Amino acid sequence: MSVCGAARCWWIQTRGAVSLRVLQQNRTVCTTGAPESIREKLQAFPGGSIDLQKRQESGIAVLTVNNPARMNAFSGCMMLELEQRVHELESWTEGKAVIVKGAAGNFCSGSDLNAVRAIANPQDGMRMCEFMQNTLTRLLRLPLISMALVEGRALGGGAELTTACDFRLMTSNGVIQFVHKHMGLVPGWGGAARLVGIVGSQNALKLLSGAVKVDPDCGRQMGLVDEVLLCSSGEGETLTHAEQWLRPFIKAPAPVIQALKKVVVSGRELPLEQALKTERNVFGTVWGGPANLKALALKPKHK
Ligand SMILES: CC[C@H](C(=O)O)C(=O)SCCNC(=O)CCNC(=O)[C@H](O)C(C)(C)COP(=O)(O)OP(=O)(O)OC[C@H]1O[C@@H](n2cnc3c(N)ncnc32)[C@H](O)[C@@H]1OP(=O)(O)O
Repeated sequence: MSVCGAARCWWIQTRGAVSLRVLQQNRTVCTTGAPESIREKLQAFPGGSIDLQKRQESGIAVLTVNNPARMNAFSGCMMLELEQRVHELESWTEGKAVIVKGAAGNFCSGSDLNAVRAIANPQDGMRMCEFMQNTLTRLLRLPLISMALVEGRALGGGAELTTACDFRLMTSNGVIQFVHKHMGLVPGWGGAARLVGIVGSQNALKLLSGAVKVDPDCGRQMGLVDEVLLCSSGEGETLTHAEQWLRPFIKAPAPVIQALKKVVVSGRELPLEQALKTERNVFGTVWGGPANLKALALKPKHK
């Protein structure tokens, strides 16, 4: 069965400008957008988990794609769990950032091929595709600074998952590969649209049509990888380095960090007039707020 790459999530087909409020509404609709049948079908493919650890003291969450026996491939249940975890993070008011990683030193090898083979008809493939497209769109729209920590391989849908984060950090053994061509497919989880925005259309076409194995050097050169972590030791140290990389960007109260992400999302996704309106609305939520008043009281000097 061919997992469709042609499916288009209903919200892409929304014509015309959308405000952040409408984006939020889309999110609400997205949580109920998937017909129950696809949820039931995905439920039939167990295995693995999507683990979420929310660290209240730092405001950093760690979301782990955990299916090491299958190189962290997404089972159907893991697709459903990912949506649940994203939904949880959408309302984490103390949150500042989320690190997306794989278990056991590997990132993610895409959909579980056993599940993909079993979702026989194109209609269910389209629905699975749309379900994951909506979920990854919501992941990227989270009011949190997001990072894909790529250790080992990120293949197919796993490569698409890396594009649904604001930043990508890679270890020296990391590889991002859009293997879709080899499977007679195109990305369907939104990876192509996001990749064009990250590396430009020409580099995106090279990576997709060449199924290029993007190593750290290639990724840095193309702008797909934001930092290479040279730590060769275990999972724990790599995560610590990733958290250290985030620190300068989250050094502010959570409401301020969340507001900054919201205005960047609207600037990236909305037509100018809508983006300016959203920026004004978000500005209004922090102007005169606790962080603003505290800063004014301190007579700040930005040396
Ligand atoms: C293309 C888009 C589509 C979508 O959008 O949904 C997809 O993502 S389809 C999946 C695309 N991914 C792949 O094609 C990757 C397939 N796997 C591999 O190429 C290799 O397994 C690799 C390179 C990830 C690792 O190779 P290595 O030799 O180091 O290990 P094994 O191949 O022996 O893998 C260990 C174990 O994991 C199972 N495995 C790996 N990937 C998947 C997967 N995507 N689905 C299901 N199972 C997977 C592999 O079968 C081995 O299990 P075993 O029981 O030992 O055979």
